[in-house]
Amino acid sequence: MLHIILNGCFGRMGQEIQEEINQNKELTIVAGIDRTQQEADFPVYQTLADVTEAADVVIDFSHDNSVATLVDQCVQKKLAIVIATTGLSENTKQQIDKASQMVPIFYSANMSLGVNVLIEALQKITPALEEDFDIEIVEKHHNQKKDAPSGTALLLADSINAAAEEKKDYILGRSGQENARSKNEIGIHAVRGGTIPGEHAVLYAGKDEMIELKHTALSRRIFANGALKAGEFLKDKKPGLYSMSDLLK
Ligand SMILES: NC(=O)C1=CN([C@@H]2O[C@H](COP(=O)(O)OP(=O)(O)OC[C@H]3O[C@@H](n4cnc5c(N)ncnc54)[C@H](OP(=O)(O)O)[C@@H]3O)[C@@H](O)[C@H]2O)C=CC1
Ligand SMILES: O=C(O)C1=N[C@H](C(=O)O)C[C@H](O)C1
Repeated sequence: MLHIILNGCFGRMGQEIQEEINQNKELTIVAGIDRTQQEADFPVYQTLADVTEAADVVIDFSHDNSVATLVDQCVQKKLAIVIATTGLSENTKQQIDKASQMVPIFYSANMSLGVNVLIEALQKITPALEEDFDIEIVEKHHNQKKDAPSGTALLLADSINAAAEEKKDYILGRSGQENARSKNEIGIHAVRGGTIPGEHAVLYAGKDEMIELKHTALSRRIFANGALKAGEFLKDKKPGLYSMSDLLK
């Protein structure tokens, strides 16, 4: 049985995780954390410091504002943590790196299998295309998403860059009348509307030909499943910073 503390328990992903856990007898939420208090099937607290229940892992889908403190408290309580929140500040990222020397931490901007297989495909094709093709990423999400561009778009760009011989700058959106595209950039474009759970398309545009690879999330369940698998993966792991590539090995 995996005992879980859920941070951001009343958010969209918090609710999705609750639904998934309700269908799995091997998983249980021992406590929730959120900044607003509502009724739930488990005790709810405002910070991890207040939680009295024992747990195997904390799962976090919240906001950058809450992550650095949460990670500190995981170190104090010697708790493993799965962090899925995107839009993290440099300060929070440094905090995560430091804390991962003391507790196991799993971080991924996208918990789906599909996006992580897409990353492998991008890393395979980029070396053959980078000389002659321009690379652009277009991501689409629901109208309530706070961070832009998405964490996944940045992860895809980082993965392309890691495979590319010549490192590329990121251009976040484009406007103006003077500057044509330079060869050495990846354009990243964020679209927001309706209830789109998440779509990421990577375009390689060359002379007279284009290749487009696209991942579409049809629901949030894929992210909930991935985060819960990551929680199980962390059980009994040594301190360290783990990612989807470790889980999929
Ligand atoms: N890695 C992945 O696969 C995925 C990552 N995400 C990421 O997860 C995060 C959450 O997404 P989503 O559930 O849609 O967002 P929501 O805004 O619906 O949920 C976030 C929850 O966290 C709460 N929260 C915000 N700030 C704090 C704080 N300082 N302390 C405690 N709780 C806080 C919010 O409260 P309030 O409502 O009061 O603001 C809300 O209940 C985002 O960063 C998103 O990009 C989402 C899907 C997949
Ligand atoms: O906020 C969301 O909804 C999502 N956020 C993640 C991101 O920023 O990449 C992952 C997924 O696309 C859904």
